Amino acid sequence: MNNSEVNDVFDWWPSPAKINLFLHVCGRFENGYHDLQTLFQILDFGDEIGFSLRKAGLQENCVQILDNIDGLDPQDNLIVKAAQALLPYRTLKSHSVEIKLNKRIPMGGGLGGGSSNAATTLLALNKLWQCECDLSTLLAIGKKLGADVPVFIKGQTAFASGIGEKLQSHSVQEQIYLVASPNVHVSTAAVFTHPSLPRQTQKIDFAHYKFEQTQNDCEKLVCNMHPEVANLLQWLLNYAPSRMTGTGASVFSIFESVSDAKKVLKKLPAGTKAFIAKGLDCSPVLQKLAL
Ligand SMILES: C[C@@](CO)(OP(=O)(O)O)[C@H](O)COP(=O)(O)OP(=O)(O)OC[C@H]1O[C@@H](n2ccc(N)nc2=O)[C@H](O)[C@@H]1O
Ligand SMILES: Nc1ncnc2c1ncn2[C@@H]1O[C@H](COP(=O)(O)OP(=O)(O)O)[C@@H](O)[C@H]1O
Repeated sequence: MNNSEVNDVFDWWPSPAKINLFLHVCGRFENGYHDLQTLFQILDFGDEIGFSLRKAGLQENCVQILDNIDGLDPQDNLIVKAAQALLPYRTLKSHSVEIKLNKRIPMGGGLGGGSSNAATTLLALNKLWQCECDLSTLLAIGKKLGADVPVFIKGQTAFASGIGEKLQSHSVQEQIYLVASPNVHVSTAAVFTHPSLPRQTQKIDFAHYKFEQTQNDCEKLVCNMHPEVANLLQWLLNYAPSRMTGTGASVFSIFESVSDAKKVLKKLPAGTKAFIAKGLDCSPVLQKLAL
């Protein structure tokens, strides 16, 4: 291999986590997907994804992930799926890509890690491969990869409706979140197909949103299915307003300061995975794109 044709430097991009400050299930569409209302809060905590373009040494049109996730076929990794979806749009036709992943977001925890990884991949490779896809094209590609991908592509804390793709940016008062993940995996599909899921919450007017007047409609069902989630949530409620995010299993508590959050973090039952994060109005990916 000719060394001059290889760029060994990885360009590292952030891939933030999110929480759902509330999640209302307001109905069901004919395709089985649910009509939701939610507030996606982007966090300053997340994964990092490194991209290295290759002119030689890899098969043309090749997308290779070097740090795959244990137990996940690389072809099922949303990073690989997102990169492959962008291949036809490259203007740098001969370039393949190697990808590294520094995974920090707990998986399957309602923190949007997979969707965020897909969105970061689309935004980063759109730039690195000089695809020149506009925002609406990226949103259309993203929506096919997952209902949560569009919010990470737009990169703004936002109210969402429909399946989660109709977005309305919203600035949330700066808050600190303690996010804790019980050691259970909740399947999003299992929650949404469960007969006991409430599906008739009245739609709210986003202009009049108040945290205390909302809820997560999946919380009770998931707590019944997984006592670990119920116990952790009950424990956190002793210290601060707390709620489950997405379809679980992670839960969050809201604090005014990092020091208040740290006091509770230290007391968490032994072995509980947790992190502290600040809410952001704007994704760090947009800041990187602006550079
Ligand atoms: C409901 C949320 C709230 O953030 O849950 P979390 O995944 O974050 O826990 C998300 O919108 C999930 O988004 P995402 O995980 O990308 O969903 P997808 O892969 O598109 O769909 C997973 C499964 O959830 C169901 N689903 C998803 C979104 C929706 N509005 N209605 C649904 O019924 C579908 O049955 C689908 O088979
Ligand atoms: N890059 C990725 N990061 C995390 N999960 C991924 C990724 N690619 C595919 N997945 C799959 O998506 C599932 C949901 O992951 P994740 O997005 O972290 O959770 P959630 O949808 O609950 O927020 C995982 O269990 C995994 O099988």
